[in-house]
Amino acid sequence: MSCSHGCGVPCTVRISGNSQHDLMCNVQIRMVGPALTSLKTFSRSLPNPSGGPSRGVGIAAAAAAQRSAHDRSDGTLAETLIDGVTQSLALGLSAVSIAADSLARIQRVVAPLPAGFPPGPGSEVALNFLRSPLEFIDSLTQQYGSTVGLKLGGEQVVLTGDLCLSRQVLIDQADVFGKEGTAFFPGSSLAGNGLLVSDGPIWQRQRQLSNPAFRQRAVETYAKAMTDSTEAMLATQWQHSGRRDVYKDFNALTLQVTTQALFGDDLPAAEGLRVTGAIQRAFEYFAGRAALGFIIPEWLPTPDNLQYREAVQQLDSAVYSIIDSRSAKLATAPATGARQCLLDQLLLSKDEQGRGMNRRALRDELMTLLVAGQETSAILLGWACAFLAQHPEVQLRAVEEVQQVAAGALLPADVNGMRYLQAVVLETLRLRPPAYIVGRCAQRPVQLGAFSLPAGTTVLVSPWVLHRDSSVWQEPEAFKPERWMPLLETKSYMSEMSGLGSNGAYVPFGAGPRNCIGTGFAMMEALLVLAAILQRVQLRTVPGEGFPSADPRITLRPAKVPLFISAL
Ligand code: HEM
Repeated sequence: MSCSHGCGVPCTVRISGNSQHDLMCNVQIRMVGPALTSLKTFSRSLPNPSGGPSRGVGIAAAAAAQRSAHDRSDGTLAETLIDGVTQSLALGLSAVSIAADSLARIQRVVAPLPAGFPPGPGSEVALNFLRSPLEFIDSLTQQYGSTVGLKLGGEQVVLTGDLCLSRQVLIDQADVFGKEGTAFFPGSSLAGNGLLVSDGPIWQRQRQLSNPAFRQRAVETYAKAMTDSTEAMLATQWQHSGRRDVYKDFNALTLQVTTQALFGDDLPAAEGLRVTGAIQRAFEYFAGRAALGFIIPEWLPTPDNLQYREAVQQLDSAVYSIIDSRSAKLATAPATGARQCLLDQLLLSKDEQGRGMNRRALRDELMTLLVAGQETSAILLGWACAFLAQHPEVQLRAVEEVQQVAAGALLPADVNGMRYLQAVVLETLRLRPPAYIVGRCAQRPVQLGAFSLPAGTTVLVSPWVLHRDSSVWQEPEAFKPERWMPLLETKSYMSEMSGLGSNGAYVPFGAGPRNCIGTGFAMMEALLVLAAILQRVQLRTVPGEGFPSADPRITLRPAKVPLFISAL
């Protein structure tokens, strides 16, 4: 017997004429409904959170506290006072909003998918998704096509790898498909309200102020951090032949590159160690949360959360002291050209009114750049080396090219002459896009192609699916850097990063206004690091080890990349 209330749950047990289900529905509609509405209204009246495991309601109060301090404060004392008061309020408010969140979630889990939604499995599929995201995405698209309607963790979700619909979401209607309200968002006190999660005018201003730090000229000044750190790795850990998990090494390397590019190389050694130590601890925790799909709110005082909070506090104190000493230094002796680190660029950037970022905004952006730029780059390097080792003929051709272009120390301009290596990187990003899904939320009811989506629908655009579309890619599963060569004969590799690429199905760095601000940085880093490695080292597969398996969480990381390295 099916429900007459439209909640979609089959009724089985009858109690004196009424089914138990009728009873539950009545309780839900008569009592929970109004309570839910008022709690939801209350939650909505709070400033919108910067993200969270569900629609973010669970951490609304904490994030609201954070944001109100962020928006209003200019100085340390004001920030501290506002933080203190708002954080105490936050704990109380969070309990209320998490209750609202749970009720809303239960209601959404039992509700059917809206009419007009794309076809897909009708029941909740969060477990299948968490267990094996790539296989699950593949099986869904095989069964239902490139656009699928889902119920995921109680959220109404559309997954798409359709060329036109992806373009609509990321570019043509970027104003309708915003970040605000997106489900499964890795919001965290670590990255605060930085570029990755903020929206609307705050995002717009921060992006405008951050753009100069990522122009090509600026990126070239960070190249020294990339080549120096790689040299150091080659001269120490990679000095001797042997088997290594190169993915582990690349995580340390990209952390070194990012901190050095952000803060400059005159950071006192002790300060540098303090920062990297705190980042590593915070990142470990962050990865643990990601593995659980961010279901445990960050503000709950679990042992993990308390340790994490301590790591973030240590990181904050180190970063604030770097910000202060760097701005004092800039005031007396302005750094120029190659001496400027990314923090200098951010400190010097001003809006039309001549105002820059306040300390909190600076801190949030620096942390966001660490979060967004470190792991993704390590993932790209890990997969690229795995492909190079698996395809010795590709590696040989890349080595010959690198030796031809630069026999000695590498300069940023050298990468322009390494077209085959560029093709290797583009092909790696196609087959193993570190960001394999990117999320948006419909800010109002909207027509997505033939489908009608209610406001609040989360849309997950999948580079993983787009990059394997057999209508645009020949032999989509094959690693073939050659496929890129005709394009690279006439265009720069960066041209592939505009729009959805030249064939409309290539988005490793996203697309539209919210595309990756660090694209040029990441490409320069990958090319310089790989070129330096290929100048000196041969990469081989380890007998008995297959191609590295993926361990997809928020990003498409390899579980490990064991390779045999030996001097050329
Ligand atoms: C291989 C390396 C990288 C990949 C694959 C990658 C991928 C992406 C993607 C797909 C997005 C868009 C997300 C969305 O649409 O929701 C993004 C955004 C972003 N990335 Fe990257 N990224 C990489 C490296 C970096 C680096 C090195 C930095 C900084 C140093 C960085 C900073 C950011 C920031 C701040 C955003 C948010 C931009 C905004 O919304 O305005 N990324 N990245």
